[in-house]
Amino acid sequence: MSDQYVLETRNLVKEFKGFVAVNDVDLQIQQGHIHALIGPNGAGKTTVFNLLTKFLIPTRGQILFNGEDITSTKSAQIARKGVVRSFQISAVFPHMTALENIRVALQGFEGTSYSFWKSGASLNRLNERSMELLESVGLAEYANTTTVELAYGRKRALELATTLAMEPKLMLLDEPTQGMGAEDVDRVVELVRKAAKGRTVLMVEHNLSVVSKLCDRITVLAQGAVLTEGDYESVSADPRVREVYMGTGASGERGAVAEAEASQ
Ligand SMILES: Nc1ncnc2c1ncn2[C@@H]1O[C@H](COP(=O)(O)OP(=O)(O)OP(=O)(O)O)[C@@H](O)[C@H]1O
Repeated sequence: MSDQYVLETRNLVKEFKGFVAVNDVDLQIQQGHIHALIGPNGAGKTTVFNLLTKFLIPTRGQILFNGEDITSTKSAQIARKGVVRSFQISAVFPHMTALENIRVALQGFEGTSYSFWKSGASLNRLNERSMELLESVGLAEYANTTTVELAYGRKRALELATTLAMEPKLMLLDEPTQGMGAEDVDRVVELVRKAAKGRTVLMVEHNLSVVSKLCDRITVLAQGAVLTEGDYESVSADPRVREVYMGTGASGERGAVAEAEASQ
């Protein structure tokens, strides 16, 4: 039955010196969905992400990608299989141009030797593909701009393009709109929507308005465990979800459900 899911976790547990940060989490991410992982501060979202991308080793449980057990597969290998993480862990070099950054990402992905890339034809192919990727995130006119000079939202768009260079099947987005003003948030929502076509996306996102606009399905974590799961409508109407958000006392999240609703 697991074949219908791109990603699945079974009884996933992570303990830190006896503290249970992730408690028996069963996730099921359906092919083609944009799936959000939400929950108040300390709920275990980042830890789950780190388990999925092999930054952390689970204490117990299983992770399956397209039905294959990848619990013990290393980070670089799962990237090759198409599980790629973007955002937060910045993959861009500040003193390279946008185009150079994409080229480096493509070269890393192709893993081809320097001598191959030296040949004129392959360099042209690399440049063409780099420009396509820049265009896909609306950065074509910034190809020769040094990354450090790009506005914050554009840097994030560039990060997304370096992720797309790896041809992900499942994209893991860690707070794609973190630290952004409203205008950049809208731009990133559109970028993610576009980038998600033909792929599956799992995202951690604090901005529930973004979640409501983008996501097909939402898993709510609280105290390391799955509290509930469903579409935005059902999850936001669940009194237990309101309770955990209201109860956090975190200024960024207090009343977040209500705020997201107000912005609809
Ligand atoms: N390396 C670690 N050692 C010990 N405890 C940890 C470690 N990493 C996370 N924790 C604890 O695990 C719990 C879950 O943390 P996690 O960062 O996964 O939550 P989160 O939902 O991502 O929160 P936030 O929204 O604040 O980023 C927290 O109580 C945190 O203190």
